[in-house]
Amino acid sequence: MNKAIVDDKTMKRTLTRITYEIIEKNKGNQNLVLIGIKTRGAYLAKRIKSRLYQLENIEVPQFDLDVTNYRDDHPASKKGEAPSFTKKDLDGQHIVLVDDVLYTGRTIRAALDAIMSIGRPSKISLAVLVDRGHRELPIRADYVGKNIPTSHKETIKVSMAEIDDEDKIEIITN
Ligand SMILES: O=P(O)(O)OC[C@H]1O[C@H](OP(=O)(O)OP(=O)(O)O)[C@H](O)[C@@H]1O
Ligand SMILES: O=c1cc[nH]c(=O)[nH]1
Repeated sequence: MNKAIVDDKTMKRTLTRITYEIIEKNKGNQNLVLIGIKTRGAYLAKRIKSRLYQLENIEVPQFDLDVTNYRDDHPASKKGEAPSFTKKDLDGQHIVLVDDVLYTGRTIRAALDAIMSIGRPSKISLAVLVDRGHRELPIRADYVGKNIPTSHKETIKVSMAEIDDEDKIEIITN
């Protein structure tokens, strides 16, 4: 059973709020770099980048990250993309990692591994559209769109207009 819990308008408002929180918490916005985790985190990071520009004229670099090769459960047969950023893109920068759903935290651990294996940021923060709980690692988000308590049996499905034709968040009950 699919239950829509966030529609396109609410998702837009939520992203705008996250963007304002990033602006508020980073007065001057010095050295900010957005890194969006593929797949949907990359589109979210692109949207936050354009909102930062629309709202406050702030221009920040933004990269996509495929964490496949850094996962603790990575099958040898599956080849992910190499990161597009280099050491100079990261050193001394404040990285804001962006993802759609935070669940066990293993994707974020893999992203931290990818980043730290390439450079040395001064700080790494985390922005997620949905925190559904059930962490298996000591990881928490600095910017949360929606806290949606779930059971293990449920799945959060985020749809984004860029690849799914519309913006929405659903809970799928298996
Ligand atoms: O906290 P975790 O337990 O790691 O789960 C969260 C991750 O799971 C989903 O990615 P998925 O692996 O389904 O890939 P996708 O984004 O390409 O759909 C989601 O986009 C997060 O990246
Ligand atoms: O419910 C979940 C868990 C992990 N990743 C998702 O996209 N949804």
